Amino acid sequence: MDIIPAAVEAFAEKYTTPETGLLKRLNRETYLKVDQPHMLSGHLQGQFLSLVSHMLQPARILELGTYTGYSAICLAQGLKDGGMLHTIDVNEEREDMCLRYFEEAGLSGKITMHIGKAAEIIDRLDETFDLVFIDADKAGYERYYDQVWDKIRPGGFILADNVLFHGETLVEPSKQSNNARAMISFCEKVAADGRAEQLLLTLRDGLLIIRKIG
Ligand SMILES: C[S@@+](CC[C@H](N)C(=O)[O-])C[C@H]1O[C@@H](n2cnc3c(N)ncnc32)[C@H](O)[C@@H]1O
Repeated sequence: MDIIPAAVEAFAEKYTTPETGLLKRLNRETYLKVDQPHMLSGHLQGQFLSLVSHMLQPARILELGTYTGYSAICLAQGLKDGGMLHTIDVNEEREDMCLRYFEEAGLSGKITMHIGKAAEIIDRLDETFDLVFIDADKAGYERYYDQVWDKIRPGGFILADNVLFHGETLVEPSKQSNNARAMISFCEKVAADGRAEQLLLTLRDGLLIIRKIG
């Protein structure tokens, strides 16, 4: 299901700061060489992540789900001096590609890439995060939310991607995939959590923006 009408998407693309040459190349190389390229955040969401990061000027960011590094680069652009983004992915095959682009973007010193299961690596990180971007396996979102909560500073943010799951969350329950059900269950959990305030932003595949208030 197309969630955002193509004409709206085109209009938004036209009036959003263009992708940098580096992000364009990373986007293109992903589409040419890597499986499931639709997973990449892309121009509009990438610019959104970059602007959020510039607004917050975080010292520490955690990303779950690096893929080819597109969103990591966008998020790292707003880090304050001395800041660090930790990004985790279970798939080691794309590590070289990510590291090559981090280097080219001049962000090698600001991004630490961890290979392994997010659930295992999160517990090893002794950090307090200003911003967490959850974009790994959909079945894991609820667990990741619980795992990262105490590592987020009061007033810090979580962004959770794909909460509309290609529009599958909107169809009748018998036709929903397991991933769509996982996204609904995740949204219900956050909505019932009195420690958070949130906005479901209908950008791309749906981004849940969560602020830790408790
Ligand atoms: C949607 S893609 C991430 C896209 C990327 N954040 C971007 O915007 O360009 C999801 C990624 O999560 C990774 N992943 C899946 N299960 C995981 C797990 N249990 N732990 C860590 N990463 C996982 C996949 O290998 C994949 O690269």
